[in-house]
Amino acid sequence: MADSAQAQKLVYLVTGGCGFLGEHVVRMLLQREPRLRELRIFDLQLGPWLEELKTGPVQVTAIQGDVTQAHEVIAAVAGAHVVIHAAGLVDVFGRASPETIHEVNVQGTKNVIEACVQTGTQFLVYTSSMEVVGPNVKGHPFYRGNEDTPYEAVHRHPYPHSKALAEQLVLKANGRKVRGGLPLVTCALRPTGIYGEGHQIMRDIYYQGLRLGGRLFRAIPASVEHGRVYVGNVAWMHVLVARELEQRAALMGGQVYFCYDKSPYKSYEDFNMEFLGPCGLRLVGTRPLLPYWLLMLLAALNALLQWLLRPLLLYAPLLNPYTLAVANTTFTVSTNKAQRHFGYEPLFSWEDSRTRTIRWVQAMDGSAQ
Ligand SMILES: NC(=O)c1ccc[n+]([C@@H]2O[C@H](COP(=O)([O-])OP(=O)(O)OC[C@H]3O[C@@H](n4cnc5c(N)ncnc54)[C@H](O)[C@@H]3O)[C@@H](O)[C@H]2O)c1
Ligand SMILES: C[C@@H](CO)CCC[C@@H](C)[C@H]1CC[C@H]2[C@@H]3[C@H](O)C=C4C[C@@H](O)CC[C@]4(C)[C@H]3CC[C@]12C
Repeated sequence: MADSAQAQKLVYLVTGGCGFLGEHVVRMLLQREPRLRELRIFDLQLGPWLEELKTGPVQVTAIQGDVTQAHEVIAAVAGAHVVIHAAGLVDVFGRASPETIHEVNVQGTKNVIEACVQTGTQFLVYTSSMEVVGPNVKGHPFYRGNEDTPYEAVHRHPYPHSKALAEQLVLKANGRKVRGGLPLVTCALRPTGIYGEGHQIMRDIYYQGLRLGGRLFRAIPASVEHGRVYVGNVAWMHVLVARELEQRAALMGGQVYFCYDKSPYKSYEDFNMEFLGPCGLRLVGTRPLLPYWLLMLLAALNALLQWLLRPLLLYAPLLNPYTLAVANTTFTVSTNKAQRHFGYEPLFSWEDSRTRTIRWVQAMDGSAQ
């Protein structure tokens, strides 16, 4: 696929191409995949920024569509060489119903797989999540583990449950014959908590800090490590995997890869301060200001309020029993599988990732809180 006869011949489809990660994948493909002829961007909601991409040498096709609608997915996939399936309903705050999360993340992924099989698309990259592994409901730490580290993955929350089911479907589909008789080659990328330009939760926490007079209050012990990875490096991994999947099908087909880079191991809150600190926020306390049992009580109260208020309004604060458990359980990865299998090295150093993220936070309108 890499020889010059193939120059500018390839058609890629990115589902969820207008989301936080999807936009970075789209821009990275346009910058770093010279063999691209057409880039299709499929999303429920199309971003206005797509317009500026349409003037370049690659044909950019924006498709407004829903992954739960099989016929829309088939139409978008037909004729594509590679599908990067990043669309998903990312909800750990109780905004969407468990049924909707399942429909988008599981049925949507089934539709993408079946569309590849029916139309003859041979290469499928799935954006999975660290959450398919853990943290589990028992709060077991996963300390700098890799893809082979034994861990009891038990999910009760609809989001990780749906991501785990979808990942299994994708991996099981590896080797299925697609239209024309060739085998489908699939693999799954598992980012830890992604950060960088466009990260909505970082934006929310920044505005929360501004509302609190430039302060955030430590809730989680500094010793709890939470895995984070820069969005540009996650996008780069997607581009590389997509590129290498044909040449290294036997090695990479049916495999999972954690997404990693040189971001430091820190607690969720301390890590955020790497960016929010230079933007004027301060994290108050060297230890959690509230005892853990009280935080759990508050989280449970939030869950109760969400349930009580549901007929009237959507109450979905950051703190709930699930987010507290995730933030309070060590989950970090240390692996070089992506480097060994397809030569991945992070494109952005930690210093670059940090600077880019700080610039993005600084550019936010402080009055928009
Ligand atoms: N943000 C993280 O920290 C993180 C970490 C690990 C994995 N992931 C995974 O990465 C992927 C992208 O996440 P993100 O953080 O960019 O989220 P996001 O919400 O910003 O992007 C998801 C995109 O999918 C689209 N989408 C949702 N439902 C759709 C549907 N029915 N049909 C078509 N498009 C639909 C949305 O409109 C959105 O543009 C997801 O699959 C998520 O599970 C995210
Ligand atoms: C207890 C609060 C005090 O400051 C902090 C709450 C923070 C939580 C809202 C976030 C802590 C960890 C985050 C998750 C993690 O980074 C990985 C994820 C995987 C991905 O697939 C989806 C997003 C997320 C679940 C992410 C969501 C927000 C946190 C729970």
